[in-house]
Amino acid sequence: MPVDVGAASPLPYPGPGVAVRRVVGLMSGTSVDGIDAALLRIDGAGVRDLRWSLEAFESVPYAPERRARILAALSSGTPETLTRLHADLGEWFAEATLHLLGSAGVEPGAVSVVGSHGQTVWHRPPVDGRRGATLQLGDPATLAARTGIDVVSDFRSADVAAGGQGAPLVPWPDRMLFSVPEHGRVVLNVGGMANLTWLPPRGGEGRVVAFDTGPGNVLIDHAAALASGGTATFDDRGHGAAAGRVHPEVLDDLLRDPFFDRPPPRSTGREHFGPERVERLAERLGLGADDGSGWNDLLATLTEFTAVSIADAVARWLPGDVGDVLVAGGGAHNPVLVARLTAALAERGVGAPVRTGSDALGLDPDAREAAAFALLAWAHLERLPANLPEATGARGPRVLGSFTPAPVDGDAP
Ligand SMILES: Nc1ncnc2c1ncn2[C@@H]1O[C@H](COP(=O)(O)OP(=O)(O)OP(=O)(O)O)[C@@H](O)[C@H]1O
Ligand SMILES: CC(=O)N[C@H]1[C@@H]2OC[C@@H](O2)[C@@H](O)[C@@H]1O[C@H](C)C(=O)O
Repeated sequence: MPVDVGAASPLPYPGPGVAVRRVVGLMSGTSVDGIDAALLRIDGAGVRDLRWSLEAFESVPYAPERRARILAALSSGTPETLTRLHADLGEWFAEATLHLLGSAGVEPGAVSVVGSHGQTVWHRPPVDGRRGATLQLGDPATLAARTGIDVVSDFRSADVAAGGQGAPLVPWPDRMLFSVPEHGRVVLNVGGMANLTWLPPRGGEGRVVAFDTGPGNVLIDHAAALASGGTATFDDRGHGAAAGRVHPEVLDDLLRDPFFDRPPPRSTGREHFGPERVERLAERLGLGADDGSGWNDLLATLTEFTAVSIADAVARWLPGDVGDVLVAGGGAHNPVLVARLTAALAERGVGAPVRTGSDALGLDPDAREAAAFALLAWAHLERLPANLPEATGARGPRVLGSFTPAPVDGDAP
C-alpha cells in the first residue's frame, strides 16, 4: 500500500538506506493476555515512498502461570521479582519471535530488526510540572541474543525525557497505515486501556489528535475473573454484560473521574484504572461468589462505562470531521461493547459508522499495535522522529527507542 504521510523527516536522512526490510513488531499490552507478534515487509527507504505489507501475525497467549506472575509483579513486584521478570520476558519475546518466523518460513537472518514494546510496569504521566516516568520490561539483550536479530526497545523514554506523556505512540504509524484523502477518521484501540487517533484527511490541513480515552477492557476483564472465580479472563463476546442491567448511580460515579475532564495530551494505565477499582465496586455492591446476576449487572455497568467514556471523548475533544470509526484491539471482539459504543456516539451526534474487522482496517485489527512497533523500529533505523508532539505533549520530535545489536557470532541457548 503506497503512503504519502505528508510530513518529511525533520532530520537529515543518514544515507542510502536499505530498500526492502523485514521487520518484526512485538507488543505485550496492558491486558496482559499475551504477546502479539507481527512481521512486516517494508519497501522503500524514505517515509514518502514507503510501502508495507503484513506478512505474518501471531498472538501467543500467556500460559496462566506466566500471566499470574506478570500481574503479581505489576501490582506488588519486588526488585527481585521485577528483575527476574525482565529477563524472562526477554526469553518469552524471543520464543514468540522465533515461532512467528518459523510459521512464516522466514529465516531470522532475513529480518532487519525487532521492535519490542515490552510490558509496561508503571506509567506516570507528567503532572503539575513534575516530569513523567514510564517503564517497560523485557530484556532486549536476551531477545537479540536468542534470535540473532538487532532489537529496538524502550520506545517511550525519549518522549518522556522531552516532557511528553510517552504515549500514545501509535499515531505516527496510524497516519501511515490508515489515513485517507476522502475524510477524517478515528482509529480506536480498545485494549486494556483505550486510546484513539483522529486522522485528518490525508493531504489536507489539520493535525493528528490522539490520546488515551481511559479504560478499555481492563475493568471488564477483572470483573469477569472475579465473577468466574478466576476461570475466565474476559467477558466472552459480552455475554455477561448482555444479561445484566446498568447501575446508573455507579456509572455516574465512575464517569466523575477527573481524568475525563483533562484535555489532551493525556495518557493513563492500570495504576489509575486498575483491578482495585473493580474490587471496591464489588464490595460496595455486596457481591458474593454465587451472585451471578449481580456480577452481570457489574459487567453491564463497566461495559457501559467504557463505551460512554470513549464516546464522550470523541464528542468532546476532536476538532473535525469523523467520517468513520475503526475499532482495533481486543474490544472489537465484544459485540455488546461495540453496540453500546455505536449507540453512545449517536446519542452525542456522531453518526459515523463504527467499523471492525480486517476489511475495515486493511489488516488484522489484532495486529495493529504489533505492526505499529515494527514501523516504529523501522523509523528508528531510518533516524526518523516518530513521536507526534501534538499527541504526547513532548517539546519536539524525537527519534524513539534504544538500539541493541545482536551478537555477531550468535548466542542461541
Ligand atoms: N471474544 C472476546 N470477547 C470479549 N472480549 C474479548 C474477546 N477477545 C478479546 N477480548 C478482549 O480483548 C482484550 C485483549 O485486547 P488487546 O490484546 O488489544 O489488549 P492489549 O494489547 O493487552 O492492551 P493495550 O492496547 O491497552 O496495551 C482481552 O483482555 C479481552 O478483554
Ligand atoms: C504506557 C502504556 O503502555 N500505554 C499503552 C496503553 O495501552 C493503550 C494505551 O494505554 C496507550 O497509551 C499505550 O499503548 C499504545 C500502543 C500507544 O502507545 O499508542
